[in-house]
Amino acid sequence: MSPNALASPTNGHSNGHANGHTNGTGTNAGARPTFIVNSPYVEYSDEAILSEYTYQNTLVETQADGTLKATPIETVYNFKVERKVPKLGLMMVGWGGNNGSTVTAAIIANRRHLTFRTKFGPQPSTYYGSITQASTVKLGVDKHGAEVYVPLSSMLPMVHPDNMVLGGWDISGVDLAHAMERAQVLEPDLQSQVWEEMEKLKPLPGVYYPDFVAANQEERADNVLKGTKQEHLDKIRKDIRDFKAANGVDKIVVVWTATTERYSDIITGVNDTSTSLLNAIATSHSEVSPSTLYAVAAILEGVPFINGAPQNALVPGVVALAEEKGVHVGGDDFKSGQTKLKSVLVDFLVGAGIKPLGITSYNHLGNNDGRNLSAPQQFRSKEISKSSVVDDMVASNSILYKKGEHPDHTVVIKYVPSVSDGKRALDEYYSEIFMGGRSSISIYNVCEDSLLAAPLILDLAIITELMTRITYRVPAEHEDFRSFHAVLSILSYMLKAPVVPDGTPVVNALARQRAAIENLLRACVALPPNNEMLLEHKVGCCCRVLFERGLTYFTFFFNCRPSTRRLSRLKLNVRSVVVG
Ligand SMILES: NC(=O)c1ccc[n+]([C@@H]2O[C@H](COP(=O)([O-])OP(=O)(O)OC[C@H]3O[C@@H](n4cnc5c(N)ncnc54)[C@H](O)[C@@H]3O)[C@@H](O)[C@H]2O)c1
Ligand SMILES: O=P([O-])([O-])O[C@@H]1[C@@H](O)[C@H](O)[C@@H](O)[C@H](O)[C@@H]1O
Repeated sequence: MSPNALASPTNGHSNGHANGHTNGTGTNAGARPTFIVNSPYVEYSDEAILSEYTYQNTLVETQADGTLKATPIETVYNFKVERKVPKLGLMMVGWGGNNGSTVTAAIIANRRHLTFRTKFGPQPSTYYGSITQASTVKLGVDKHGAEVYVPLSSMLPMVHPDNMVLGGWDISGVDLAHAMERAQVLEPDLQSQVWEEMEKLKPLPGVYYPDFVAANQEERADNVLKGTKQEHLDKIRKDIRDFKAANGVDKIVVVWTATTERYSDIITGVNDTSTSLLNAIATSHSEVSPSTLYAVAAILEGVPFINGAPQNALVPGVVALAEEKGVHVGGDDFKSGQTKLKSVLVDFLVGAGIKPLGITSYNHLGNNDGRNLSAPQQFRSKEISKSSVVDDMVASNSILYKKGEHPDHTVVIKYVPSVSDGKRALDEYYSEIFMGGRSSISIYNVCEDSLLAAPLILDLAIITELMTRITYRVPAEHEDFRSFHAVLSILSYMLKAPVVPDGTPVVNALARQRAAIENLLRACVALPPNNEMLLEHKVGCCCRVLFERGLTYFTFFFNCRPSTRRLSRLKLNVRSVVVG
């Protein structure tokens, strides 16, 4: 095992779910699945899960007189999910940083089920903050109508972080134990328990172009590659191949958790197409950033690349290359704390018909990320990603906002070394309410940067890997199964400024982003979206439906215009209706 890798255990965890449960569609040989879907529209084989899913939408057309015509539309999809969960390598760019060292120590601790001393008493290791490891989804209701929840990770076969093999690059040559100590994130007792294993881990030399990061980063750059950009590209590609061979991993995902760079200028003939970008690297063009170069290396090795920082690593040439090679990419900027809350609060306010007039987001932090962000160009990258997060919610409500109208949105970030990684976020949401009133919601939020970002790194890797095992077809249009679009917009829940395929709406509202993940997982096992209507508890007076085997009809009278009264028959798994 190379010193540049944290190996997965050989202690019998098959393909994840060391915590006892397995996928509803089980991949662990002999393990009892959490659930099986009882439907003629899903088929389980040893190799794959095949589903038929009717995707419903509503087509809205504007009529000549300006009224809208809404037409329900349906498209039948088949989804195929490969059930074999691979041995996954997670290679991080910036492995020796606060996030990289924190996620590495956390995997060691969880894998060994470590408990460590804190001032609050003994603390078991957890993956809290990860939606794949610590969140649940509503599977359905039992025969009494009570809701039944299952781990999100049980919806489809997924990689378990305990089984990941970790590695990566850093321009700082510090080993992972000293990087963990430098980060000042984890409890000393935990650090001491994982120190020996962490000390063996050494980041591979990184690609360092000073022009893209703050000058104050120079002092840590003692582990950098020499030579031309083409030689850097070739070396990073070789690193990926060597990592795969040395660790026997089936797949790799590369996640950028390195320092925030300035934006790259988009220049015709340099980074606007895949050809121009490859040529720009071959000629060491100054405008090719390290993050873009790592992305190109990953894509050329068939490895997905996810950008956890705000800069435009995914320049048009990268996206074009990813599409040509059929390799997934995603980004930008982990949505971990202050912005994550903003994507909930603004959704609540606008959805409640309350008009945010001013959103003022200030934060100070004392880690190296904050130090780098104290430079104007690097701050600008972060300001952009932190500011765009409300655009979709504002645009959704033309009652509150005229076209092009926006709240005053201010982002301030200050570097205050004394608070280290414990970022303080202070926000004011100043809104117009009923009859010209004003509301001010002020928030003080100690959002620990790395303890909130580390679980996102896991989820980004796990969901990205899962997406490489899901293919689809639309039988009415094509027979062959195809991969999802190279740009993974499904990752937006974990990202401040989601990169989406051309022409795709950008969704930032957190609840909608999470629903997209849940409903895709459900569609892959032919389950309908959770519609939250709880109709069975609402119809009639105290009417309650007992869901038992067998078929009967449960009819609804839709209260439509008399001329179009319709009686719609639905076939449901109900035996009887009990009028309570
Ligand atoms: N909550 C969060 O921590 C959070 C949220 C969103 C985004 N981010 C972003 O994640 C990134 C990492 O955050 P962090 O707190 O771990 O920062 P950090 O400064 O502690 O770690 C970044 C690491 O990347 C290394 N590095 C820099 N350039 C490199 C290169 N070209 N190749 C390889 N390594 C390189 C640095 O030496 C450093 O060790 C930052 O860009 C930050 O803006 C963090
Ligand atoms: O996700 P979030 O907490 O809004 O954003 C954070 C910023 O507030 C912080 O200044 C920055 O250092 C982190 O990298 C992260 O981007």
